[in-house]
Amino acid sequence: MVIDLTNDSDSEDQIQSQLRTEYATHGQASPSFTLAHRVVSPVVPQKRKPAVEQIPSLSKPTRALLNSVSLNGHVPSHSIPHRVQSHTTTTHAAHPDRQRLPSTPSPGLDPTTAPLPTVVVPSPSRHLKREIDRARVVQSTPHSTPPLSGLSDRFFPTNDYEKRARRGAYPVAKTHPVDRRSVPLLIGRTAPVLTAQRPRVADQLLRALQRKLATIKGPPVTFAAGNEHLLADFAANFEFINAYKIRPGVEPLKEEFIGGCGCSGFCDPTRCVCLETEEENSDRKLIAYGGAADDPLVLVLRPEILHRTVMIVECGARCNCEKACWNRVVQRGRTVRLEIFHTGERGFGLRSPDTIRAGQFIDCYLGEVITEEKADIREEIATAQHGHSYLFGLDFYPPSDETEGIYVVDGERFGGPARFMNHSCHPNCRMIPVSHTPGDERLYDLAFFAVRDIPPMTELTFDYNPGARESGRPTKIDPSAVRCLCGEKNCRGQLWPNQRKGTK
Ligand SMILES: C[S@@+](CC[C@H](N)C(=O)[O-])C[C@H]1O[C@@H](n2cnc3c(N)ncnc32)[C@H](O)[C@@H]1O
Repeated sequence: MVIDLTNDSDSEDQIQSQLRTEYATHGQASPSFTLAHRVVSPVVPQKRKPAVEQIPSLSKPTRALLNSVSLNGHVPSHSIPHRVQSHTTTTHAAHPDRQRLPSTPSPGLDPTTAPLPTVVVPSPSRHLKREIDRARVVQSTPHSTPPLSGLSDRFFPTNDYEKRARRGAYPVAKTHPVDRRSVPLLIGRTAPVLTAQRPRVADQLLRALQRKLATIKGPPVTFAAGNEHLLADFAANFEFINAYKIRPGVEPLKEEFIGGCGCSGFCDPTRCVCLETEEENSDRKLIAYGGAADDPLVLVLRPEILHRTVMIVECGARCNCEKACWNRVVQRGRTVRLEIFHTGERGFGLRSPDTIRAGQFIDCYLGEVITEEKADIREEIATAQHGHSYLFGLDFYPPSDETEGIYVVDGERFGGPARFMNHSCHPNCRMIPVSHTPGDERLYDLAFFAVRDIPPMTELTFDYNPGARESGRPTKIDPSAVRCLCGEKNCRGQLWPNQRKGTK
């Protein structure tokens, strides 16, 4: 008898009716058959089960299939795991009669002697085939193979290559055993790494300052030897500049409004329109510079100008005269060397290793140019923080518009060496306003000139409040003002009443 489960021959009804006919022939009530495997399971010998259960990894459907295929051994060998097959063979050996049975016997009346129905099992689905194959792989794995851990060299041979590559890339140094008893213990000596040439902080700051000093244009500006330890605060918070830093709110006059002379070559003092007149209703031009007595090539401020409150107007970018014109002195820059040194109670000061002639230009006061409004805020902060003031008002001309205010130069964070000049009630320098942008009354240079010959290494000073001296009246001491420590006989006792230097 053939039970075809493959669906590719007779239908279920046909098979069932065929079976019924055959059972009827043998005079036995026909059992009811369906195509499901479990229908034939009642006749599956129980002893065959364990053979299937030896493969724990198999899923239910696979086991069901194996159960069914072990019924009579008529399952294609390729679809059965080896172990199952061999077991099946053993089973057949236990029932030699069955081996002799034709492949399609009819069921007998006696279940022990009657031939069992042959079941044609349908081809397993792709999923089942995969599971069977997997079971075969597990079975065929030799027993010596370590349990699968997910890191098998068999499936990931790169592991070995990687190990070898790593060994090549990072070769392990050959170790030489050290007899530690033979290593002398040197107490008191530091390891070389700790004594390596690492510059001290003070030296590093000095170098930082020297780098900054080197950025200043003109003859060298140095820092006095021996004062290095005082540099820490200073070098960290200050930058040297070579021109004003114009800040928001400050507007230099537009170029088209700036005047200039039409002189060719060197300016003619009688004609040059840049020169101011000596007095208001006079035609006499104010000639600011002349040759020094000992060297006519060195241009110095003429003595009559030195003690007057005037604005010097130099020829500028819009002038036709040559760059070497005698009326261009301040704009050509500093010609003397300078040195910053520590004065003691008055902080840092400025001096020159050169002899400076009376009337000789020294340097300009530089800094950030800010509005008066901002200067007021900065002044309050500076007074609260350290009491030093680096504000210098550009107030030579009163503002044309009251709301406009003046511009102020702040030399605290950015400045030139002149920012270190201290106050003296008997100064050797004077600040004179100098413009080379005729027409711009709000923005000009704050230029320092020597008022007498100054020997080398003498501190350079100027009067922070020249108006007080010129008025001739004794100064009313303001208890909140900074005390003057200039030590001169005519000392007024205070620097200025309102903390801010002015142009006049
Ligand atoms: C423009 S700074 C001069 C440089 C300053 N000594 C420094 O170390 O940066 C002005 C400040 O120097 C100090 N100073 C200048 N001349 C002084 C004097 N004659 N007496 C006392 N302090 C003075 C004041 O603190 C003043 O606010």
